Amino acid sequence: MLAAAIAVLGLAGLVGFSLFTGSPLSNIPGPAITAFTDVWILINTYFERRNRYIHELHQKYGPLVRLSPHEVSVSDPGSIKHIYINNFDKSKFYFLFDNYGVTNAFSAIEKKVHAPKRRVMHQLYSKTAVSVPGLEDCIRERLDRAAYYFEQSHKETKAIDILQLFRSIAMDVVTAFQFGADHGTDFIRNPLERDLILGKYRVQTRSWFIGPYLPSLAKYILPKAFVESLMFTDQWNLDNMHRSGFPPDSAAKKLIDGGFSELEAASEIADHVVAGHETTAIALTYLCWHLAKHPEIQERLKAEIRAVSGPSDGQSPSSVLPAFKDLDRLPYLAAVLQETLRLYAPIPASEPRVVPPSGIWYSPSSSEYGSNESRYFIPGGVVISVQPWTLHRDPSVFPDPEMFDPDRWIKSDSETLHKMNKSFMAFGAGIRMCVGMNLAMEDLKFITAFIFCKYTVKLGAETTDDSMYMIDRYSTRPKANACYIEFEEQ
Ligand code: HEM
Repeated sequence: MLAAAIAVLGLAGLVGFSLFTGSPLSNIPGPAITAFTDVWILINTYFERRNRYIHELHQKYGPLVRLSPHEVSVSDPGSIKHIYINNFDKSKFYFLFDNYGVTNAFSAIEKKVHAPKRRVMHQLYSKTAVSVPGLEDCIRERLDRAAYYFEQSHKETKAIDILQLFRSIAMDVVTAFQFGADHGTDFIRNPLERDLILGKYRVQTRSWFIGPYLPSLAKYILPKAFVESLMFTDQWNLDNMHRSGFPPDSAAKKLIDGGFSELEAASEIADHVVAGHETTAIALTYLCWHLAKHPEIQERLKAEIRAVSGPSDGQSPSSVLPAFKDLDRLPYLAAVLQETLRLYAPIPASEPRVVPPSGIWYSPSSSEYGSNESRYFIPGGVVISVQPWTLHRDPSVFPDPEMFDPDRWIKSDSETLHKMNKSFMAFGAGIRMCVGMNLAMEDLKFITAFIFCKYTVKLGAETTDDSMYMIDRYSTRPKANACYIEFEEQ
């Protein structure tokens, strides 16, 4: 109650301040109230409507909309180049992702802080670095452990919670990458430890985003359980890193060798452990759920994967799968994943950046920046963003955008394909785009192939369109925080 009262006062203070100072963005399209106050966008964020609210604004006002006196959203692919390829600094929103009070590559605001971190990380996660037999073996080994759950589901004709299972597999892979193959978690085989740690990661609050906006009030507003869970997972990561002893195959050792201090390495790793398990699990969950509802897509995927699979060696269930380089060539598998990441982007929300001090001119009609015809001036310091949620639903780029259609990535002509790729932002864009993308894609392809080379997936009775409603946050998940799927050997 007290927290709510303080929040309201804080918000009211912001309204007053904005009314007093007026808005430099008053000529930009958007609801009148947003010219004066941040409150409306903060309320929509608090009530978990931000992505859908911004989407509605774009449908109503066009590709440029004002979200507050200090923030705009743009929704045309040209803006990706201008904002993200040109690498505008990040906004203070990313302070939320500091760990141990220490900046990491994800949370770094300024280019000059980010660049040296990214250089080291690029070497860790490049396609060549993740295409090593060691990582492939590591993923196969985790799949062999997970095989038990799929088999049980089949034998008992019982639906299981795949969200928690995929989180376990992805966590066991990403922690092996961070701490060394012999020092990662074993959540797949230890459900008690899994539920304890993943439970801490899942403690949620609607006011999670408030820190950078109301720093002095955050400690009164954020629930104790939320703050404690952050401290718990931070400590858990630090302990894992120290316990591992920095073996040569660990990211931790490579970061230290790359000039990171121990706390900088820990801040980085804590971020990658979250980024690396939740996003991957969310994508896989929506993929299986969607395919359970669409057997025709499932049949095509099964046929493609089974055509390149071989007999099992009798020891390891994953031995049926070909080498990753062969999975990586399968067009329908790639298209199903691309379509999953388009429609169910695990990070569907705005990726906020800051307009450089000189400001920019923008013309929504031509989607051009800096031309003489430009109609709107956006001053330096204004927060500007594109959200994949909207970009991925643009009917002029993705006809019938709500339809899950893998063929759009296979059958479109080269010009259309080029347009679609330019509008695809599931991993972000520019130099700040997801550094873990190659690892994520290897995980996604292996796990998907492993499932569909042996099983048909069916919807569990507990799982409905409502339970799978995508929570509207920076990163999403199903409303029920679970997804029940039955695996039938077929
Ligand atoms: C399906 C899986 C994944 C998705 C959809 C995803 C998505 C994204 C997106 C959208 C961004 C940019 C966010 C922004 O600018 O606001 C990002 C950045 C990042 N991601 Fe991922 N990610 C995935 C997996 C991973 C994995 C497996 C790792 C590491 C193990 C990882 C580590 C990072 C890091 C470190 C950044 C910041 C990069 C930088 O600023 O240089 N992600 N990711």
